Amino acid sequence: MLNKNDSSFTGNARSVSAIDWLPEGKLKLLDQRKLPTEEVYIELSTAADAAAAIKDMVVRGAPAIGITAAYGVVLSVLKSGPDSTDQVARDIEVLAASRPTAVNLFWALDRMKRVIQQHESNGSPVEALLQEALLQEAQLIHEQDIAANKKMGASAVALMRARQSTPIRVLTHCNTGALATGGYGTALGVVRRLQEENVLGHVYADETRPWLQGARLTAWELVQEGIPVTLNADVAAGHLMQAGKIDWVVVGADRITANGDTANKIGTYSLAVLAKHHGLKFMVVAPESTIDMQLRTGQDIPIEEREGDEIVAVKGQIIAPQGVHTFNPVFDVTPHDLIDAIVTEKGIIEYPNETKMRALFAKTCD
Ligand SMILES: CSC[C@@H](O)[C@@H](O)C(=O)COP(=O)(O)O
Repeated sequence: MLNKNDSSFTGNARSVSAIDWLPEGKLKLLDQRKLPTEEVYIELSTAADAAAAIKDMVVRGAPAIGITAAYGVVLSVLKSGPDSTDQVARDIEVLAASRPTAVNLFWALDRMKRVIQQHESNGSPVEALLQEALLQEAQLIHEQDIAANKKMGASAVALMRARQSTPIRVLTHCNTGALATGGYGTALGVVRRLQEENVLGHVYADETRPWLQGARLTAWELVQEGIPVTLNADVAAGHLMQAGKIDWVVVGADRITANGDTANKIGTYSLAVLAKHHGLKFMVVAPESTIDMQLRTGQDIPIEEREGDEIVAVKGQIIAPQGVHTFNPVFDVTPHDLIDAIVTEKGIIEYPNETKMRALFAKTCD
């Protein structure tokens, strides 16, 4: 366990780094379960540790899960040593089973598997070369995610400015910032960019029951960065819209299917319906690693259900009677016709549908 003095915070803005590869061959993660009250870092040495960290939500957010899994494969090869193909394959399966909804996990593991296959088909016997190639790939996945976020932030803000006068007021949901990605953020990257361009009217953050990603993480990131943020209970979103305080709802995504349907944190669908009712714009911001052209519609997306204790207790405090039944789906699907724009680093799709998705993302779904 480390403390914040030897952490990766840099400068006054304390640009947060939730995932770091250490030169001694370990993975350092900021334990997001402890925020905002404690800044605790953990160091991982095995792929099983990385899988557990994803499952237990030490690290969460679709791109961050993918990046962690990629480093998990590096840990597997470092730990297993030469002639370890079977063990690495088993570790990759364990990593793939850690969480079901964010497709970035499977996308990142596929990239890592391709490096292994390439190494094998070259007939290269030198294990060190594989380790090096895998580490390079994981670091590339990490760097590309940050670059994608910055590009999406710029093009999303350009779209917003083309559609309305400034300042621009945003409601966001869950945590989509540096903690959920390689750095900078998807939807929260747009908020950062609005602030950089000095056109951010205000940002409201849904608390995001039951895990409270909005209250604990989004509010924390924005406070760290000095961006004024107002936290609201999820159930206040409709009232905020009705009161004319929101221009755009901006969210991230865990999986976007070939027709533009979008799985994101539970509550996102309700926001999209509310936004439509109030004539507000609804934007999804996600890198290409979140696009799943293999699935035709959102009905095909596996929706994770987590334990009911996330609902019946808040920070260990029981808030419901013993014996109550619970239902805890942690994602929902927003149909594409409720979405005004999907912003990716490859381009923007306004009023998404399957034809437009296929035109931008050439892969087909079978
Ligand atoms: C850039 S993050 C986009 C999504 O991953 C985010 O909105 C979200 O739903 C995260 O869910 P979580 O359960 O915290 O992993």
